[in-house]
Amino acid sequence: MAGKGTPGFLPPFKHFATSAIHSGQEPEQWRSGAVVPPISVSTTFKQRAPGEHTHYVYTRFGNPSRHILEEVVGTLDGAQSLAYSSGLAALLNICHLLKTGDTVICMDDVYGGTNRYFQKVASENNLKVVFVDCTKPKCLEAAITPKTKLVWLETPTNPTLKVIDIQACADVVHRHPGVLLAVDNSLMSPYFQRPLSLGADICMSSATKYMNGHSDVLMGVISVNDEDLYNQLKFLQSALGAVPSPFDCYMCNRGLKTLHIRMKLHFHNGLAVAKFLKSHRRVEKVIYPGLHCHPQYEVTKKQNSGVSGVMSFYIKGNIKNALAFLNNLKVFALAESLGGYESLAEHPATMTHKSVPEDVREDLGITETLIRLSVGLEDEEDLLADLDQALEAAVTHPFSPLHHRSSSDMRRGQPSQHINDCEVRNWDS
Ligand SMILES: Cc1ncc(COP(=O)(O)O)c(C=O)c1O
Ligand SMILES: N[C@@H](CC[Se]C[C@H](N)C(=O)O)C(=O)O
Repeated sequence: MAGKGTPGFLPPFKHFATSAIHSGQEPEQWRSGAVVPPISVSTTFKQRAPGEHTHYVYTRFGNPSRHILEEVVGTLDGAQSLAYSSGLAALLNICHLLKTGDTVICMDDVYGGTNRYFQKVASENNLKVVFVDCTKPKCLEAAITPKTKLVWLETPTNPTLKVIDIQACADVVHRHPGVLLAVDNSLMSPYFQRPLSLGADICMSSATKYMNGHSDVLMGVISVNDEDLYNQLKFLQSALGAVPSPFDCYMCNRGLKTLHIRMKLHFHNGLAVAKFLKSHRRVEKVIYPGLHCHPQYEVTKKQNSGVSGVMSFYIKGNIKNALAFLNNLKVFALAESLGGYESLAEHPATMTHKSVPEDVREDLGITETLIRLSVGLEDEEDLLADLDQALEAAVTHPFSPLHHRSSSDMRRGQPSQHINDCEVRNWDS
């Protein structure tokens, strides 16, 4: 297996797409010369003599398929990377860097499972966790005490899409030696946001989302650019054991090959949907960092090279209208998760963020009329038409369980269409 410094190892590439496709996967490193990296399923590796091994010992410690994925992610994040069996497993590993009595400062709006882990697990295990609105670096500064050891940001936040100025927070945090700044990059992917280059110490992503991008792998990745921190996390990775399977590593690596193309189209479709919703008479308010009216639009433009397809909006009316909208969608599927090629819609208050205490949800704006979309890669026109008809139906037929029709029922009722629209929007002129 080639590694950094090994003769024949590919040079660093100048551009993201080339790195995503080639880094760490020179075909010459496998005897077969296979262009697609082989999946290595062995859990154990033959040793030359007791304790004298070639490169790998046991798959929990390291595996060729995981190694390739970690190399690619490291190149994309500008760092060294480690892969885990889920995003939450990655968070757990980071928290194992801390000791009893340490304090974590967590952004106030975060994914419901992150909130649940900090409130219900970490707090029960002698870590103190305080939630702070880190869009205001002054509030972060004021919250730091000698016991603070980790600041956890998520930007944009899930589900209210607040954008945090990572550089400004890094400046605050690094005035306090011994405090680590971690950023959850799941909603952006390394294509649009590289937290380590903005001063973060740790970049964590739920690769389940955009990085894999096909809603068929659960995985987390961590990237760091400090050797000591990398070694501590590498030790914890095998000591705690929450590692991904070789097959999932292969799948995620495959997904990364098209990340740059997917992200561009998520941005294109996301912006089109956000603008459409903003001018729709049934919509109260849209939250999308790519819109001028977003409160942190300037920060977004400064630190991100684009925006993903995740947005939230408040539907006019009440919970009945929100649920009716969701039940009338035909192209968008009613499902948790985000970042896949397919468009999804969900109701954070009763789905992804149900575990956040109700009063906290209200304070954060996760109300009964808030709907989150993950805009996928379908045709823009079909997406807008679907949203339009569901918004209209939500008013004329507010939700009642008796009238509920699933989106598959609705799809069955559609006349079939023959589509041949291989249209390229930006022809070279
Ligand atoms: C922003 C964010 N971070 C972390 C996670 C956790 O990732 P996973 O589901 O891969 O454990 C999720 C979703 O689950 C998420 O949306
Ligand atoms: N981060 C995803 C994951 C879905 Se939430 C899954 C489950 N209900 C839980 O509470 O952990 C998202 O859609 O935001």
